[in-house]
Amino acid sequence: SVPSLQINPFGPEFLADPYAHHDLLRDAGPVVWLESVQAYGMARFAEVQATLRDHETFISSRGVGLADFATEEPFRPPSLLLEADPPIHDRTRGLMNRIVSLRALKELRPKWEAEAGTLIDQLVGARSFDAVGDLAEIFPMRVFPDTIGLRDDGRELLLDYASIVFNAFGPRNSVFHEGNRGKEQAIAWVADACKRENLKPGGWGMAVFEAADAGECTEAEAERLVRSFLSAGVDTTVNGIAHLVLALASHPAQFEQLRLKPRLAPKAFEESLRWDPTVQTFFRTAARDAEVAGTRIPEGAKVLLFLAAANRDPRHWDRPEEFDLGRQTSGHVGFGFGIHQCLGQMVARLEGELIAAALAAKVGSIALKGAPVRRINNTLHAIGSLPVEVEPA
Ligand code: HEM
Ligand SMILES: CC(C)Cc1ccc(C(=O)O)cc1
Repeated sequence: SVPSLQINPFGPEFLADPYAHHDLLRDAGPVVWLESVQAYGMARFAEVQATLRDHETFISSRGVGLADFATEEPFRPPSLLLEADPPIHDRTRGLMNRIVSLRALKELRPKWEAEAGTLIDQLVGARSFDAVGDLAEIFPMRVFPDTIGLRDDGRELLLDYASIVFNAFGPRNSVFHEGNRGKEQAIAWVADACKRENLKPGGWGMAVFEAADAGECTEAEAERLVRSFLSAGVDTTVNGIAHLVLALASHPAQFEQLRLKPRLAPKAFEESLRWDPTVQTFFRTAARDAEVAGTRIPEGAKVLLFLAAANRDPRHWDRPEEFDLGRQTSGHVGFGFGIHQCLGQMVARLEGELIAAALAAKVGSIALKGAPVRRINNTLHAIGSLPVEVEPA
């Protein structure tokens, strides 16, 4: 029978230090029963990847959080990407892939590179700073909202909205309720910001409405697709960059490697995502009775996928605990896997690479000035503040 665990993956002690609990989850078996959330759990690389690959058995349209949309009202109208299955997902993802194209990223690179350089120059001048408030929360906000063509007012509400969205994938626990307190305005602001009349010409948001004009989706679908950009496009990169800096500051020898070989900048971001994924977990729902690694999973069951545990599974990686810029990172599940693999992965990679490259070129050494202060969230591994000190190159 399936091993039953008492561990609560959305409890305060787990969320404060998930890595302390991953061995237990992985070693208990390929599939475990999580009593606390009444869901199956998979923490080994093989099963996580296989479940994400089998999108017909383990579906997204019943929600990728704990709530089963077949029996519960979603907390917001479901995403037409994240919470959609084929054939709808084929159409919406195809439309968005044409907007978030490599050509579009290529055109953005010089401007984003200049922004990264200016910001890191300022921070080197300051010597000591908070890598979250002065860097990780600043750079994405300087480049991404303008790329979407977002209205100028209220952009500071984007992070509030994202923390609501990411908490909502978990149970309605105190993290969810505390995290939502006083953020109602953010939900209203985002709904408004997605309207055609509030989007600037030339941005990715307006491009979605132009796809609607071309008959690729309805106006209503376009509004919701733009919402996807705002839900997933900022808080993820903010914490991806924060964890990149934490990894580099915690591993001086690796930072030295990066400075000696600046072409390792993309790898630095990728390995930081493998080693400490910003998105730690999310769910799938069994669309029919299934069997994984000899365990029966009944139709309607929720399956919690531990991406971070899979990315450090010794059955798949050697020296998984090590942050190593020399390693082959391909195949890590920090951006998911399969048809829902991150739409914005190239956006995130560009942002991460540019910050890593600017640090490599302008910073001689970087050191933690104090312990990172965690920002607890049901889904994201987030940092509230990260005091660092740098020496110029
Ligand atoms: C470090 C940064 C990021 C990380 C770690 C990340 C992680 C992920 C993961 C794990 C998934 C898969 C979810 C699933 O399979 O259910 C995903 C999907 C998605 N991401 Fe990202 N993401 C990041 C940045 C971005 C950015 C910048 C954007 C916006 C441009 C974005 C937009 C999306 C969308 C729309 C989906 C749903 C795709 C689909 O269902 O087809 N993400 N992301
Ligand atoms: C890791 C994912 C759960 C991040 C995410 C959130 C929201 C959306 C959306 O489409 O609203 C897409 C992706």
